[in-house]
Amino acid sequence: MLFLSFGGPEGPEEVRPFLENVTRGRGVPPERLDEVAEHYLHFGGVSPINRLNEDIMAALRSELDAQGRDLPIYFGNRNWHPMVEDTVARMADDGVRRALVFATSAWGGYSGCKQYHEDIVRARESVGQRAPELVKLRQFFDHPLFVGANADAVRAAYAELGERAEQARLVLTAHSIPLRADERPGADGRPQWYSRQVAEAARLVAEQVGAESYDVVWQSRSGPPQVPWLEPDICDHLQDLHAKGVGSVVVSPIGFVSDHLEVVWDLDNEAEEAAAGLGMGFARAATAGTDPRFVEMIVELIAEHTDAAPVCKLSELRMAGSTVNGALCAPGCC
Ligand SMILES: CC1=C(CCC(=O)O)c2cc3nc(cc4[nH]c(cc5[nH]c(cc1n2)c(C)c5CCC(=O)O)c(CCC(=O)O)c4C)C(CCC(=O)O)=C3C
Ligand SMILES: [Fe+2]
Repeated sequence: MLFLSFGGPEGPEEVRPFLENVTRGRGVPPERLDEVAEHYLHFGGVSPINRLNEDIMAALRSELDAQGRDLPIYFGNRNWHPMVEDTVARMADDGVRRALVFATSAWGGYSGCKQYHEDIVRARESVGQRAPELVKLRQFFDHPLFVGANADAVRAAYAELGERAEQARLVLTAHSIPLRADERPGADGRPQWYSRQVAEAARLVAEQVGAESYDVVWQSRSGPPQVPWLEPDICDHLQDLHAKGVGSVVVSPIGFVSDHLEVVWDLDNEAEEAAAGLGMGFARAATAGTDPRFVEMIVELIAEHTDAAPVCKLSELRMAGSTVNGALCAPGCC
């Protein structure tokens, strides 16, 4: 299988070239890039994403071994080394003819789905005739193991708040995207594929933890300020909650599969600081990537293809994201 992810810098000198790869042709203003470069430099220019992916792959390796599945795992990224083009070339050298692709995003839409299809197409084109067939696994935002892992993490975060847990508000957050990117009509003729999936995952998590009410908010927006993105932003929302008398929050980064920079900086630093400034209690729930159920989920997604295992999903939203050789998905997905 090919484990396909976003990529991240491994040192200060890699931050700029990495950001240039991410934002090429995307119209992100230079001031925003300076700001994000700063965030990476707070961590010595090393993104947490690579080690997290290595950890997930190591856990996946042992689980596959335990099940007697002789499935080699290759690692490639969209934006930084190991680049997916190089990885797919190596797969071809090794004689791989066909591979399943696990992309580290739960979601449909451009960034979470279509761009991974584009990565697959680009990598195959760069390898040429010898390129293996690449079959992408589906979106998993409503997989019971993904939802279950996030729900348990929310429970643990409530426990962390101690006596402040009683009145704590549950706030689930995902990466903002431009409204226009979210507004393509879906297969059912209704728009907002990405934000509806996020809303659905949030609803399922809230239901499992027994939260009667909760909020879905957005974070880490970029792009020029005059372009509308999904709102409210989490920090604005904390102010709002404070104004309404909410004393503490549990923040669940449902939009991210592991503790990416957006989680360890934008939440653990900026949002936590905003909460502290307002005198609010703040507990951030863990991401799914650290939970053994997340690895189990990947194995189940694989088994859907290798063993015709049943498709486990908790929502009625249609399933998409799985195509061959980077073909586009369901209409409206991406
Ligand atoms: C929906 C979504 C996900 C979740 C789905 C998924 O996981 O795929 C996601 C994940 C991630 N985004 C990441 C990093 C960045 N995203 C950026 C920019 C952007 N993201 C966008 C959307 C998303 N992004 C968008 C619409 C832009 C604007 C530019 C454009 O239209 O494409 C920029 C440029 C600077 C900035 O503008 O912030 C960076 C550096 C990292 C790695 C972090 C690490 O190193 O740990 C990860 C996992
Ligand atoms: Fe898609």
